[in-house]
Amino acid sequence: MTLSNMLSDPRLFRQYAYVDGKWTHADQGREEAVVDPATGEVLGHIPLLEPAQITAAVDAAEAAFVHWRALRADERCERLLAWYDLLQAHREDLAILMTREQGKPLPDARGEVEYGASFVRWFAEEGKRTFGDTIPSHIPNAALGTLKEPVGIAALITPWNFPLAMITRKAAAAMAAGCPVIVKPAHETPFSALALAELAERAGIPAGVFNVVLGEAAEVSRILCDEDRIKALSFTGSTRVGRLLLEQCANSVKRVSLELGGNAPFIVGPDMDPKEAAFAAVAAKFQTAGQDCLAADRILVHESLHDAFVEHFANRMAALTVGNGLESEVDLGPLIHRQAVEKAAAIVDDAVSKGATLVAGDQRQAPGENFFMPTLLTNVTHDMKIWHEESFAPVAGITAYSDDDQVIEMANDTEYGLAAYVYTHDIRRIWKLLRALEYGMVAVNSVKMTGPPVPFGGVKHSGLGREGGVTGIDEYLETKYYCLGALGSVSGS
Ligand SMILES: NC(=O)c1ccc[n+]([C@@H]2O[C@H](COP(=O)([O-])OP(=O)(O)OC[C@H]3O[C@@H](n4cnc5c(N)ncnc54)[C@H](O)[C@@H]3O)[C@@H](O)[C@H]2O)c1
Ligand SMILES: N[C@@H](CC=O)C(=O)O
Repeated sequence: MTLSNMLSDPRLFRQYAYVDGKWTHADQGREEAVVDPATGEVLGHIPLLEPAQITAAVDAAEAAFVHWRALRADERCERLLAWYDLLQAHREDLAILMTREQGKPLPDARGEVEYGASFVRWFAEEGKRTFGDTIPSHIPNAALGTLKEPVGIAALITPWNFPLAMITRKAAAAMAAGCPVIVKPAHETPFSALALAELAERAGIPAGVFNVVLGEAAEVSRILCDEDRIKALSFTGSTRVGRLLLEQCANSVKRVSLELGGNAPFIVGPDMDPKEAAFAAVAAKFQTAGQDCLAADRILVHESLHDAFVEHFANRMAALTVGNGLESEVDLGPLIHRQAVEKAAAIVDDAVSKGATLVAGDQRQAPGENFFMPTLLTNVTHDMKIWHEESFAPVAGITAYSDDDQVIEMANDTEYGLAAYVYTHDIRRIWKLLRALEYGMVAVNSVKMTGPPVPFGGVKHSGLGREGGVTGIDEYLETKYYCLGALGSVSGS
């Protein structure tokens, strides 16, 4: 069935860019097909804008900034809440769009719409709390303080694995702060971004405040990074591309926020029930078919319960259903494209060639060319690719350890530092690991860790800055210090 026929509101399916409140074709007619990763069916086409059209988006955002920043915070809040209400009202259509372009199972897509919308509501409210400070003055007869002001136009470059929430977590923060945004979504998943634009327009977000540009990724990103009028760049994606963009932003000296790759350790203490821990590890590994920056990539299990853990993990994994995300009962959809499948296979081959044991994972069962069957490797060691690279696939690697110091060293043995999981009920061990793990986020006895109130982000090569929470809006604010001098006698100054 065509995508628009599946939607109760077909106008949410847009095959244009969205610039200055207008649906925009490519000037030179260049376009690209967007494919359903589960079936290979072409869902639609998107325009590849010319460089001048990207610059036109900056012109539009520049013009919009004047009025958007001048609104009161509560006026911006109302428009963002209207956007939130529309996201909720259209959540089923948004979930269908997402499952078709990204592949994740429909219940997960519904969850992401809910998750993405929650950032809009959160930042709508946070925009009213961008307080400055009063500073006790060291200068006679002066009043000192700070104001928070919007940084200016923000460029937002986002990945395909969470096509809606990775946009709203940035855009809502920027817009609440008074900044117009130019979104460059991943070319694999543009339709969620364009549906967001359609709903932003209906919510009364003025033209030029929320723009979606599409084009050749390296070319568009280069223009956005070089552009002096863009004051902030927020990127979510791979560490490789993040590094490139950081370099490209050097000339224009912009504010750069980076949410990059993860390679999460999942540590199971000796006191744990192996079944409980194994079920949690399966949940932490296989969401979005392993294509999640929080995926439990290196599962480190105390040697005393290793064998029992592996058995429970393998049984739980065997119960996962792989298939088209539109079908009910499917747990894992396809990978995003064929190259991702090839990368997963190469990671498994590399591990096996270096001594890992392939416990389960028969690719002959895959229901289509973009699917990868859940795979379990044991005896994983640090010379293997699976140890150091994000597999971004449903490949789980288990390693036994003998004591806390060893597991800390193993867990930190990576360039990444996004998230870590710890399963133990021993409070001393919890505290020791919590402090020693070089990660931006540590979840203890919980697979779920994210949400609007949370400062999401990593250390080391996993990124710069934090999104969400009470500090997420700061990425889009400048602090202006003021000194009001010669006031006469100011008591208490
Ligand atoms: N830390 C987080 O919050 C978080 C969240 C989601 C995904 N991720 C990471 O994202 C990665 C997966 O996403 P991906 O494959 O879309 O990442 P990616 O880096 O390939 O692409 C991300 C974005 O950058 C663009 N891009 C790609 N190549 C480019 C280039 N040469 N120059 C400029 N722009 C370019 C893409 O079109 C896309 O919009 C994983 O590493 C994952 O861990 C991190
Ligand atoms: N699951 C993450 C996205 C990473 O890929 C999130 O919650 O932000």
